[in-house]
Amino acid sequence: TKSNGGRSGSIVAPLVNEKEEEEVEKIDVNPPKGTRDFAPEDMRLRNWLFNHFKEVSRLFGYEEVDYPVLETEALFIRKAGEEIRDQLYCFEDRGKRRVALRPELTPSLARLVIQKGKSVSLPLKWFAIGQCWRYERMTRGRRREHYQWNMDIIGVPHVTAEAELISSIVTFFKRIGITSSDVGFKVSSRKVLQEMLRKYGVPENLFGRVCIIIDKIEKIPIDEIKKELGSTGISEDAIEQLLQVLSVKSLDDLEDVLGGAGEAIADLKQLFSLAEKFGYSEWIQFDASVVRGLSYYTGIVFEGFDRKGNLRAICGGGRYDRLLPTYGGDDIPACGFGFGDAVIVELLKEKNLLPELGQEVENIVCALEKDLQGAAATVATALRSKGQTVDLVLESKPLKWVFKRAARINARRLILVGKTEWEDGSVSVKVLSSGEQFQVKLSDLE
Ligand SMILES: CC(=O)Nc1cnc2ccccc2c1
Repeated sequence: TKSNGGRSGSIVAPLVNEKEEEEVEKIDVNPPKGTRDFAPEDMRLRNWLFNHFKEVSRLFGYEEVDYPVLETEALFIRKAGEEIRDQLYCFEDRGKRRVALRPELTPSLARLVIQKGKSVSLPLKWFAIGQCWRYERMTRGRRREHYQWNMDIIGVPHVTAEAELISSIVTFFKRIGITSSDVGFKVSSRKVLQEMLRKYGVPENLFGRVCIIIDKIEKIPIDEIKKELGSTGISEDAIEQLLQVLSVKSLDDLEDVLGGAGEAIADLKQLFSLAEKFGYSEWIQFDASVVRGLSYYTGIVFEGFDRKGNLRAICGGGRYDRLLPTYGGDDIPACGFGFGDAVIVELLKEKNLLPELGQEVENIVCALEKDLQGAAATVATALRSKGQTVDLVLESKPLKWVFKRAARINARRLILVGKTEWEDGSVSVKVLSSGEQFQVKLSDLE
């Protein structure tokens, strides 16, 4: 049996016997393409980031939820031409069911809210941090998984909900040292497009598709955009007007184009006024070209961007009032955002704001002789029962080795268990920063 040296396919464990033993080829120790391991140092940074996500969510009174990373494929099948659909990590399982690794969390949220039905009282304020997946040709060498922080408000139709969501992201940025000179939020409303499409008699069912095409406005040539819009049946003139309205620079200019009666203007004005009250006005700006790439948004949409313009969107979100009904659920309004774990780390690197996170163990406990190993275990257990973190040296090692390890794990104290001291129930303590050394009764050690 040849275990294949390649990355794909299963590593077949060869039959082990004398002769073949030495023929075992080394397995590929890298994780699958587009995925990452989190070794301790990486895991410390991830936990630091996620703890801020969780702290902010708690501060805003949100409850944590989670869903399976595996969902039925149908949950994500939307016919609006989204990139997330083209890259769905889907397959047929052994029960011949079409399933998919979730590319986002919002459809799962909608599913759970519908499942809970009348047993939950609105509004719901939920948050989740979950791994999301995409399968794209590795030609682009991009990652196939990332972790997303989501916060969602279900059951509130007013823009006060969107205003609070943006406030929670601003709170997060402030906690990690990002200011409004580093990042901002581009804010718009899809009702602008909706009102324009209605003005030109474009059928409502094209709304999602038109938004997805327009979301590509900075990614593909404008002629391509016009061609794709044309293929939906929208007239040349309507397309010109649409693109025109997406380039207005202010709410006042927008009002001139749309008139003051529409909901888009009213929502945006109210949002900017609420921003004042939440104290984050300098973080947000109206930008009519923001549509976001998910077809289910129906109202306010926003995205966090780095003002230097080097990075992709940091986060994004908006109102999705029609999502639950598309799954057969009640007509419940909702809004939320997704915040990925990749771009933010690039931004922190750029701003030199990455925290230095070393391992932190208070004590390293070591027996000075083999037959004191048990005593060392007793000392470690006594300290741990008092909430002290302890690295117990588990085999007899030269003191030089112990000091080296103490330094590597940033231990504050070295606790040595020696024969004479132990006979009267004492241990010797060495404070590694000062070098101070003293004997102490185990019962007095804290
Ligand atoms: C910068 C980055 O890692 N983006 C990323 C990585 N993996 C994903 C997986 C699913 C959906 C979106 C994804 C986005």
